[in-house]
Amino acid sequence: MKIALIGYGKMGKAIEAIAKERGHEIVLTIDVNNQQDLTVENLEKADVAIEFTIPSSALQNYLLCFDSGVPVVSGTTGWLEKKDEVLKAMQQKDGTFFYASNFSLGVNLFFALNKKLAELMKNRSEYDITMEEVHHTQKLDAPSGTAITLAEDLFDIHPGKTSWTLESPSQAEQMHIEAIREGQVPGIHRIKYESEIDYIEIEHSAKSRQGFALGAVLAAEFSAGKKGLLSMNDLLNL
Ligand SMILES: NC(=O)C1=CN([C@@H]2O[C@H](COP(=O)(O)OP(=O)(O)OC[C@H]3O[C@@H](n4cnc5c(N)ncnc54)[C@H](O)[C@@H]3O)[C@@H](O)[C@H]2O)C=CC1
Ligand SMILES: O=C(O)C1=N[C@H](C(=O)O)C[C@H](O)C1
Repeated sequence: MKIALIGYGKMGKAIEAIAKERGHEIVLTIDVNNQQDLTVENLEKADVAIEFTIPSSALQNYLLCFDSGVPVVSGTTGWLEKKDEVLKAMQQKDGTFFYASNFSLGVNLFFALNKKLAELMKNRSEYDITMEEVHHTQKLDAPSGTAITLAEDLFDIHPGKTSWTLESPSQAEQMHIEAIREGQVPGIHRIKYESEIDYIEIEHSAKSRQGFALGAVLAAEFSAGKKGLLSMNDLLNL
């Protein structure tokens, strides 16, 4: 495939390496130093765009991709308050948008484990639930997009929690998320159910960005010839 990279930071570089290993061609690389090159004309040279930038840039990048008719695979987090605007634009332009807060197979298995544990624990009110996420010190958003996905999936199943907070919970229905920023940590997520008697904890820890990058490239390959909103559930059939 011909790939346009929008965002050439830690993830853009990791994705470039895996894409080339899998025989793909990078036809456009965009970052803040050459944003003027991000045009519909240039995007049309690509079969797919892979976008990993910052929360404040994602929307404009998606809109340009929809205008170009090029499928966009994005992992950028921290923009979900604009989700309705993104989906409306995608529908109006008959676009293709593959979004995942986390592209790694391991985390998507962890998403499934989180839902199964929430089902097991939904009537065990003696256990309180907390979450922790740990990332490198360059991360701009908190909590992580992965943590928000885990929390929202849990709220859909477990009646005891309905919202999350980074602060100390003021109500029993609030779930505390501890967002820790430390060194160069690629990404750790923990969910703990604790009672007076014991606690049960599940954890996913990324050893590098390889899992995220491989998942994004597989998502790009999967998106070819498809329309609409796509997710890791479509790719992995979990
Ligand atoms: N969904 C997933 O599996 C994963 C998602 N992420 C998310 O991806 C995003 C990027 O992560 P990293 O690559 O680690 O960050 P990074 O800071 O290393 O790279 C982001 C790059 O985007 C560039 N950028 C900013 N605005 C831009 C614009 N308008 N057009 C083009 N480039 C622009 C920055 O200059 C920077 O080089 C974050 O939101 C992070 O949460 C990160 C890892 C995995
Ligand atoms: O910023 C990161 O690095 C990561 N961000 C994503 C998130 O916000 O969930 C995915 C992964 O945890 C790494």
